[in-house]
Amino acid sequence: MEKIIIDKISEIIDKQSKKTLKELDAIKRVTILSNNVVDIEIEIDDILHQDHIKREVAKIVKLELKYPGVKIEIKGKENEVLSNEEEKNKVRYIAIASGKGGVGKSTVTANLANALSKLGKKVGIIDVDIYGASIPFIFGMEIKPLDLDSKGKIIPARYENLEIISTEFFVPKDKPLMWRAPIASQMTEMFFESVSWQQELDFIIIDMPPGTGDIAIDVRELVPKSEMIIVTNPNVSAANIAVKAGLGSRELGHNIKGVIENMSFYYNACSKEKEYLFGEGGGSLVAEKLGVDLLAQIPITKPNDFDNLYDYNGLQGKTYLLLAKKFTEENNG
Ligand SMILES: Nc1ncnc2c1ncn2[C@@H]1O[C@H](COP(=O)(O)OP(=O)(O)OP(=O)(O)O)[C@@H](O)[C@H]1O
Repeated sequence: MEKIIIDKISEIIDKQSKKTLKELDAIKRVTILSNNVVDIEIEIDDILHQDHIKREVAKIVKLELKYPGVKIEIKGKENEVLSNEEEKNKVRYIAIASGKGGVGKSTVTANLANALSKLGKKVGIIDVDIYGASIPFIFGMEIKPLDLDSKGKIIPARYENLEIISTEFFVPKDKPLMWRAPIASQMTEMFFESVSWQQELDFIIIDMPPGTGDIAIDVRELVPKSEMIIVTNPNVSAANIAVKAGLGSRELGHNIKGVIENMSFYYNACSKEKEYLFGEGGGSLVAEKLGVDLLAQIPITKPNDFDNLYDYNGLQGKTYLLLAKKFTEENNG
């Protein structure tokens, strides 16, 4: 049985040397444990692409060969491995997800990131809503190709103090993106592994695609410690889809932090009444079904004309600031 696993994973190609694990003599141990979990040790010097190798091994063992679990230990140049891991561990990753499109996931991503930045935090945004990337538009940014640093890593675009990476910077203007899943997957991986953040970041906010597809699986593998916020609108049918997305994400191993209800109500300044244009109760329904907190309810208001950011005098802006404060206080212990 071990031989089948060894044969399959031997063909994985190390991205740096362009050689297979077999050619590199990298597979040091493959043992099937009593609970059918596969224990694998790989020795390789390419620290940059270790996560890629781990994912490829996990795909073969779990998805192709259907083993219930896999433990992968990758050994390399010890000190370099440590610094790579240390870098990832310092940042707090928050993925913003939804069941349906159009509920305001990207608006929440941008405004939460902006509020954290206004509180003095160093924040990056990774827009992995590959087919519907909208983060650069929300910030009203000029779309132009991004530069690379001396090591060939991508230098993110900048909006004030925020650093932003999105597929929008990689495709010609007004061209639809029609990539097959493996290309989208490679792009996602590149956004997590090959970006040269220019500041020591406190937070990376990830704009996820709606639902729980391949990219959600990739993100879970790339940043296992990422937290997730589910965005819904108050409409009960949208909320039911958000519950499914939340349960699916949890099944993939994502740690669901809470729910944000967007477009909760419209405040009618004439009648001084709240009008519930999309119904009521969606956010609390999702929070209850997932057993997490309803973190915020964000009213309906037209964002700024120039960009889709809310200013901090209005109710939305204040709500985002409060939410951001909650996150920074958690960081300060
Ligand atoms: N609270 C709000 N009040 C008024 N308009 C809003 C609010 N939140 C978002 N919008 C608007 O709703 C539209 C959809 O928002 P957004 O693009 O953030 O949704 P999304 O969930 O990211 O969609 P997709 O998954 O399709 O990218 C945008 O035009 C945005 O400006």
